[in-house]
Amino acid sequence: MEVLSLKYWPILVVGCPIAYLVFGSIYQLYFSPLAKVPGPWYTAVSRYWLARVSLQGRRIFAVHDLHLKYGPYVRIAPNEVSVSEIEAVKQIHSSHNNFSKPTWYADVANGVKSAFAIVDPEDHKARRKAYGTVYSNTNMSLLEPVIRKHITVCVSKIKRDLNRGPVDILRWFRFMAADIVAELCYGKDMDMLNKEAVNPIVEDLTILLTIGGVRAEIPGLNVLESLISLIPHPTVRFITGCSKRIFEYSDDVLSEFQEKIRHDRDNNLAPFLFTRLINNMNNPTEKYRLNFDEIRHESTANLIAGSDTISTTGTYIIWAILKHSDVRSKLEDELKTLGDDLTDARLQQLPYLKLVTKETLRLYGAGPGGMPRIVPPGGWRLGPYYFSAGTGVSSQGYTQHREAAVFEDPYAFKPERWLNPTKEMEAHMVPWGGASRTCPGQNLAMIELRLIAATFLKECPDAVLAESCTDQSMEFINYFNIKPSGNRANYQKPGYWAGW
Ligand code: HEM
Repeated sequence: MEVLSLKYWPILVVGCPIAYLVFGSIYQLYFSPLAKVPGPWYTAVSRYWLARVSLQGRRIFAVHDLHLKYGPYVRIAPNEVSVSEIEAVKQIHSSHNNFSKPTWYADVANGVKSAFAIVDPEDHKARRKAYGTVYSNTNMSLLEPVIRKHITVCVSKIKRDLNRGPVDILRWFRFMAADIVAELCYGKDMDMLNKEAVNPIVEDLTILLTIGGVRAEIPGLNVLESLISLIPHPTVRFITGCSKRIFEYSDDVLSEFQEKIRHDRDNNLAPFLFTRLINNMNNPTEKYRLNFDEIRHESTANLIAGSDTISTTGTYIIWAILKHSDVRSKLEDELKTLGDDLTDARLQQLPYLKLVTKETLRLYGAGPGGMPRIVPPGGWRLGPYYFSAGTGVSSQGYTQHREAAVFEDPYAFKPERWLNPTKEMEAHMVPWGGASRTCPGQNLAMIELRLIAATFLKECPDAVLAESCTDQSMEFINYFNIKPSGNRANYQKPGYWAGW
């Protein structure tokens, strides 16, 4: 018996996917557990919209617009809801509630297996316990000389170049931030400020993260990647070899540093972020010790997490100060009270600098993105909705920091708003992420931001925005972190004329 005559095959081949799409869409729109959550129809039926805006670098803005239209709960994909109601956001990120990160983070991290990419909440807690006091303020103040050394060199080079014409401070801050965090993690900087050029390993990290970012949005891309990697072309080999080069590099520098620590009986070495972790590696009494491989992954992750974040927010703090002449002159007056003593301990005491940094983090913190999480087993009620286990829930700092009911004139840069902040304002500030996975590098970041602002204003008192540094070029785009869409931030001396 001919069960299916050949003439029916084309109907089946075309009809089955169409039926799947039609019935799948009807299910998502009317019967799915998320059907009651508001949002446009196209986000309910497919993940395409979210992937598209993410790959275009517009995710935070597109999701923000949906919140403005639909309210604090918006369905942004068939199985993902963006939440902006503060009580719900707190529950999602509480250390007690075990919302896990999705594997999306591991895809983004693209093989760098650090605290950032660990999905399971218990495994993550153990990893963060191993960090111990590594990032404490006390430890950070020991690292200040290393941080200050690079910031001083960076600003002196900017000052030198300002005599020649417009200077792109984003480029210089990228060199500086990578040099600082590399020296703190590996005991050896990236030699970028000295060579005034990007280190090939930093280029490799950019490639690695770009591939990871695309892979995280396009399921199944890894199959295509495996096929492409078989093509014997030098460019393909170069691109597919980047993670090997990164890991070989971290292996070498960390082994070198481990040796130096072993022979440093008189404690002559500059302090290092992970000295404690290296010393604990073979300590049987240390419950949460990490092995060499784990430290290697953490160092690489910190190099990534502590580079572009600082260069971006550092660039924006200078931009915001120079754009607002009243802010600039108040800050300059305040800094004058310190004379030449720009140590971080003194800078921490400056009230106006504190307001400026906080307002910069509200508008230009480098990580205002979605921070997706997964509802734990048993499901969870958030506001008016019950979400079953496995549902994706995300919350973006970009929206919380611009909540019009909380922040008056939310898009304006007004440091004075932090003079008497309300409880709601404080509760909405999440520049370092949510409680359970909060940024461990925040103390380090704060020292860097304070020193960048103070050193720049002191050394480059006549710097102004160049004509090419416009509101439009400084609008940011968002690929996990943010950066200026013009990919530069030019400054110059007043009256500089580029000629005809
Ligand atoms: C202005 C600078 C910085 C900002 C605005 C920032 C912001 C953030 C945010 C929002 C998160 C949470 C991401 C999420 O849950 O999806 C995060 C996590 C993280 N940050 Fe930062 N960060 C900055 C600088 C740094 C620095 C300097 C380091 C280290 C040297 C660092 C290391 C990390 C790590 C390792 C994580 C992952 C934490 C975990 O999941 O346990 N960050 N950061």
